Amino acid sequence: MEVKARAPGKIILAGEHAVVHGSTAVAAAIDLYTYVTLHFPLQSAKNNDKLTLQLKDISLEFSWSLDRLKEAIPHNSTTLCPSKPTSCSDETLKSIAVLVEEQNIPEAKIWLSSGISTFLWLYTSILGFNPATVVINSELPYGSGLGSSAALSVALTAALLASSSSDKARSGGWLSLDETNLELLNKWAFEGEKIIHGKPSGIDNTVSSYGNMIKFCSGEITRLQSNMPLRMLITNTRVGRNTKALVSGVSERKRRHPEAMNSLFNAVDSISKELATIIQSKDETSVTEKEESIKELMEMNQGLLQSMGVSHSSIETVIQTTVKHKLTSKLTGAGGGGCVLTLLPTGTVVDKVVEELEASGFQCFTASIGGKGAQICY
Ligand SMILES: Nc1ncnc2c1ncn2[C@@H]1O[C@H](COP(=O)(O)OP(=O)(O)OP(=O)(O)O)[C@@H](O)[C@H]1O
Ligand SMILES: C[C@@](O)(CCO)CC(=O)[O-]
Ligand SMILES: [Mg+2]
Repeated sequence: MEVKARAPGKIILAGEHAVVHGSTAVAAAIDLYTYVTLHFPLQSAKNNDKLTLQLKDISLEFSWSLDRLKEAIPHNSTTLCPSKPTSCSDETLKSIAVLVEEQNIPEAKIWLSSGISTFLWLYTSILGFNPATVVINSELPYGSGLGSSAALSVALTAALLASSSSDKARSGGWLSLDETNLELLNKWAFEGEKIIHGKPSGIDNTVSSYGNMIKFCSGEITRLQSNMPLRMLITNTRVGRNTKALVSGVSERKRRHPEAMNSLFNAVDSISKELATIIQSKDETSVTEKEESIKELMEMNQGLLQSMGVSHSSIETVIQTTVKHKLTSKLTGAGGGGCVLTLLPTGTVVDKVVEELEASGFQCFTASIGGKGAQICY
């Protein structure tokens, strides 16, 4: 039997980091996906005593005997409960870390460890100790601000829940999930994100699960209906960074300067709310005026992110390059490198700015904004 799922990456239009501290943020799905396929062996097959993970796009494979998994991961064979998301305890996470270490991941790819821990936790919590080969393929750059970690958790959970469900109408095409299943998927995926991010707000797994565009504040989700064209250039600085470290850096700064940081978070909250209002507005304001307001809000948000300590010289270079072309940019996701968004007002020709950015070693692309969320295929 085979089950497939896919989940999109995302951009954060406003509010990253502040959203971890209770501010509003606005995010949208993009049309770059992480795909997960589960293959279950026949009882008679020779590999029916193993769990194998293949990361296709980076040509790596990891494998564990089911006996080794059962021995290492604390479990109670009678209480597997896919419909009740639970958190991974510190004790279980330590045991899983040992299982990951035993795989001798190449030093240059050691950043995969947290993703593989998430994989083991979600798999064994939802499907128990059953044999399978899990194939993962991602179109998203890893650790670049486009939500690769959330897309992994969401796509994997969607495939696992789909395979544990009794209701498998074979269709051959991509199917979206109903509200109840989306909510369950999102809760499990959040538990997966916690292993990778430490203290996630939940916005990344939520937008990857639900798709489209959302306003998010302390777990409250408002789906947004955009009433204007919104085009963004995405520039990958190719500077690697890690969301967990950046999020904890902001918390440290908040601990040192609580009042100042809370003022920054309040300002971000206002920016995100105003942005959401503009995007949804059906009033007479022209698209050009709306684009001007969005530009200003992005500029202010970037300034506040810089004050939180999450910008980077590569991000500043992208901003200065795009300013020369009268375009406005801000970092997206956790910052510290990674990807930068540049608003492309109606009629913008991007060739010259892309040429200049790519000449500096950056990678540019446009992605369609606000597409589908998680989907499954039998
Ligand atoms: N397809 C995948 N397979 C295995 N691990 C993955 C995969 N995608 C992401 N990861 C894990 O997620 C980590 C990157 O997550 P991180 O949150 O730092 O960046 P991001 O999600 O791409 O950006 P942001 O959180 O800013 O949107 C990787 O180091 C890896 O451990
Ligand atoms: C930096 C952050 O705000 C967004 C990462 O895409 C972290 C989070 O919200 O979990
Ligand atoms: Mg992430």
